[in-house]
This record gives sequence, C-alpha cells and structure tokens, in this order.
Amino acid sequence: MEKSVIVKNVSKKYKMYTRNSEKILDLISPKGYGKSFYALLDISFEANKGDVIGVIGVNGSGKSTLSNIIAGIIPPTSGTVEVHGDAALIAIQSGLKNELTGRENIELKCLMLGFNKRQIVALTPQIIEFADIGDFIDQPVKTYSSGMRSRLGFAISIHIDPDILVIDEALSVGDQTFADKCLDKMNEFKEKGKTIFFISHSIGQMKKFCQKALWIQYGHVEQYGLMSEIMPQYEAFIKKYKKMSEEEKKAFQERVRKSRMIEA
Ligand SMILES: Nc1ncnc2c1ncn2[C@@H]1O[C@H](COP(=O)(O)OP(=O)(O)OP(=O)(O)O)[C@@H](O)[C@H]1O
Repeated sequence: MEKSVIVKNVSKKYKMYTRNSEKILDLISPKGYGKSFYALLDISFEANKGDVIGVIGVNGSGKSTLSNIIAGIIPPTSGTVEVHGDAALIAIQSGLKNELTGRENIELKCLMLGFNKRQIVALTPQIIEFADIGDFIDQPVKTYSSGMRSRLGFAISIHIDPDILVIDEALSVGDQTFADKCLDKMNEFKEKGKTIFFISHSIGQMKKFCQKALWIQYGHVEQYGLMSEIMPQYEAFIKKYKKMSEEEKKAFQERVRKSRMIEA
C-alpha cells in the first residue's frame, strides 16, 4: 500500500498565560515558565493513498488542530508529519481573505498554488458555478454568511484537485442540496484514489462515506481502524458519557484537562 500521510509522535502545545508577566518570564527562563496545554499529545498514525478517514471525537479533542497540521497551516510542536502530495484544507474559516471579493480570492488561491493565467481563466467559471452564490461572488468575503464561505472554500479546494483533501466541518453549515453536491465530488475524489480526511459531527455522513475511523480522545489516538469496528465503540462511549450525572461529567472533564496540562 502506498502511504500518503505519515504522522509520527505529533504533539501540539499551547502556552496558557494568565498574566503578561508570565509571558516575559517564559521567554527569559532557560526552561520556560508556566503551564502548557496539549491540544495533541503524541499522535501517530498512517494513511494510505485512497483512504477515506473519518476523524471522530467529542468537542475539544483536537480534530481541528490535527486537520490544520496535516494541511500544513500550523506546525506541530514536536513530532513529524510526512505528506506525499498537495494537501488542501476545507474549513469554514479557511484561508479566504476577508477584504477581497470571492472572484479575487479564487485568483489569489490559484496564483499561490502556481496556476498560470490561462489555467485560472479556465477554472474560474467552474469554481463560480459550483459555489453558486450568485452576485456575491463580486462582493468582499467579509459580507458572506458561513454557508457562503464554506461553498466558496469547498468549490476552490475541490477544483484545484489536491492529492489529499481535509474537510473540517465544512458541510455542516450549508444546505442539504449543497452537501449532496459536495459528497458527489468527494466520491469522485475517492474513485481517483486520493486521500480524504473527513471531520463531521454527523455520524450518519461518517458511516456512509468513510471506510476508516480515527478516534481522537482528548488529544490522544483512542482507536484507529475500520469505521464499522470503531464507530460502535465511539457510540458506546458517547452513550456512557451522556448517562453520567453532571457531577460525574465535571469530574471526568477535570481529570482529562489535568492530563493535558503540563508544567512549562
Ligand atoms: N490557539 C490555541 N490556544 C490555546 N488552546 C487552543 C488553541 N487552539 C486550540 N486549543 C485547544 O486545543 C483543544 C483542541 O481544540 P480543537 O479545536 O482541535 O478540537 P476539536 O476536536 O476540533 O473541537 P470541536 O469539535 O469543538 O471543533 C481545545 O481544548 C482547544 O481549546
């Protein structure tokens, strides 16, 4: 099997300062100062070409942090990420420049990816047609609704034809017709043997679309394997969690939070 993404011992930590003076102490102390919160802690897994992987996990477990790292938007604090090919991230807040119009954003993104003028002229109408946001295409992106941003982001990313597509909750804000259109496009990707990471809170969409599941639990990989095997375990965990009393939930969250907070 040809590998497309190899993630080895990846951690991402954020410094938690409560005062500005802590920031200065952290900068001047040889060993650093203050507490760090680990959004991801020692994550390792491999994806093959053609894998469609659903990334599951409760709120705050680290799914978006991981998608940003795979797409090269943010670096890990430690560990390595090997990505074979171009990766594109589709997220509600991804990479669109607010002051530019939709059309200008298309041109900018294509130019940044090394497309020439002729290719951009050929691609632009296809992207505009897919996004289907009418006259808004010539308005600044800051005037767009989250659904419109997602439509434009999805349309651009899918037409630049990346090898690895990371879709982070982008289908949750649009309407059903658009979500179906995107799922069709994603199926075309799947058939071309490209790698897809799909993050969605819709368990139905996950089960329908992904053959593998990567379960991130509070910054760790809890399970990784076939969707049909992992999802029932995840659903059982959610059911157990929901049954806890408010106090039990609080105690559980506190334990988890502490396990992710490390001195300096
Ligand atoms: N810039 C940051 N500074 C400090 N903490 C951060 C930062 N970005 C993320 N975190 C923390 O890292 C953890 C993981 O966040 P992330 O957004 O990756 O989770 P998620 O699984 O995508 O959550 P959700 O399902 O709610 O979108 C969270 O506890 C979040 O508060």
